[in-house]
Amino acid sequence: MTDAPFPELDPHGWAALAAWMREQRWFAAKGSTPRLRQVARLDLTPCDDGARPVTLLVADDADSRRPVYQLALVARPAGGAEGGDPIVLLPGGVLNDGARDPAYAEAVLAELAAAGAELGDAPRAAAVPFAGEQSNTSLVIAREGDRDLVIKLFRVVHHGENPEIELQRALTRTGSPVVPRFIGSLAATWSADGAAEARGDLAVVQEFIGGAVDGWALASRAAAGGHDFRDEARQLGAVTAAAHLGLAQQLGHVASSPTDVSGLTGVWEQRLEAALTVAPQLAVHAEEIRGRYAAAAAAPWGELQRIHGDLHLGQALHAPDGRWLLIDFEGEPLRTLAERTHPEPVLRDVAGMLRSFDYAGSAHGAAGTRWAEQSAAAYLEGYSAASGATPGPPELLLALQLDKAVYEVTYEVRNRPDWVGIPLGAIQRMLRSS
Ligand SMILES: Nc1ncnc2c1ncn2[C@@H]1O[C@H](COP(=O)(O)OP(=O)(O)O)[C@@H](O)[C@H]1O
Ligand SMILES: O=P(O)(O)O[C@H]1O[C@H](CO)[C@@H](O[C@H]2O[C@H](CO)[C@@H](O)[C@H](O)[C@H]2O)[C@H](O)[C@H]1O
Repeated sequence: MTDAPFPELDPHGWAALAAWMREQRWFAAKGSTPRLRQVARLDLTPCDDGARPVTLLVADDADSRRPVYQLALVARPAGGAEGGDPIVLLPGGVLNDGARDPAYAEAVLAELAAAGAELGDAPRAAAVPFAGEQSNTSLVIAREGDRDLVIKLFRVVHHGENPEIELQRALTRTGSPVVPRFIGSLAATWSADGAAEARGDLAVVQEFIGGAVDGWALASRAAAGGHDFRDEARQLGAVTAAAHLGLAQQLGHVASSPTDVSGLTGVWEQRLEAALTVAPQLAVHAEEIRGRYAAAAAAPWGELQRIHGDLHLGQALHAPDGRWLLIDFEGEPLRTLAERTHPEPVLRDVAGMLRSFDYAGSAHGAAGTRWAEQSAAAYLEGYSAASGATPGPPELLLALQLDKAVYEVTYEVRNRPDWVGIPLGAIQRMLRSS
């Protein structure tokens, strides 16, 4: 098989691929078997040892949402030991999972280098899958004498530029170390439904912050032990403000117009309607929530700009040297791409982080509530000190916290029903105290 092109799969091969996919953490239609249709194939640079890395883009016709998945694969001649258990046995060879066969990561880096990405020439170790919890697939590559790298493969691909790439690249350009350094990205075109051609991002390569702890783990430990988190929260506020400043400089800002305000408050209303259908217990608060939204709509919003869009403690990395870095600028997974790329008040990110302190304190009774309030106050202090201003009108901050909690109600009902009491309890408290 050494010189043969990547083989077309027969029906048995496709069935084996479908059976493997349904067991993967990133497969969206849990419990069902995908009906796969190939919509694109990218042959990456073959390796000297005969390995042929290939990316298949496949639509799942069994899923009414018609997702297009990225499959990272490596075809190898039989007999090699690399790549773990094969997914498919081919005539004279095997088809490996590219997340476990280091040839795949090397091929992605070769594509980026050919497109001009600055990778340097430091010797690289074989890629290993990221060990933590995630919804995509990341491959970590240690380097000698240079920063380590991580390749994140987006498993469900979408038409249009991924906001995560656009914003991380913009912030890297500012030179301010508020995000891991962006190095390059890989895109492809496909045609999932006959005529319309789609183009979207497949992977991003960035600096890997070895030994970092995510903010959720750090804050949860502090809340559980009753440890003061105000210094960390203040610094995180300052980093959030620096990220907002960088995004405004790079991607612009506009004065909010009445049309922007009615458009964005309209999105809050829709989210409330959607949450009411999955969480009827929210109905007793609906009128009061709408009242707070109306008060916010009447307040002066100031400028709008691109923001993180789903900022919470789990999106902040605490590096071993004590720095905070923000990650995962993809926006809320339950929002459309158009909503995620629309300019917004920076207060929406601030509100997201305040909600996150509430989550972290929520398991620890009155002491946890106090811990969350003190951390939130310190975060706001850090933000204001770094941005040189108090961030926006209180009516808007309250409405954005309510909107985030309403979103969380829907998110929790769908993903973690046991946790739905956290945002519901917060909504009650916010309404009571305002
Ligand atoms: N550049 C990085 N350096 C170190 N760790 C990272 C980096 N990017 C992400 N991580 C870690 O990987 C986890 C998953 O990353 P994330 O981008 O949220 O993936 P996904 O979108 O697939 O869930 C994060 O929670 C964080 O702990
Ligand atoms: O990290 P994602 O982009 O997948 O964000 C989604 O999942 C988050 C949960 O991991 C969810 O965040 C909510 O739970 C967090 C604790 O696990 C808490 O810190 C956040 O404040 C809370 O919103 C996020 O909303 C969702 O979009």
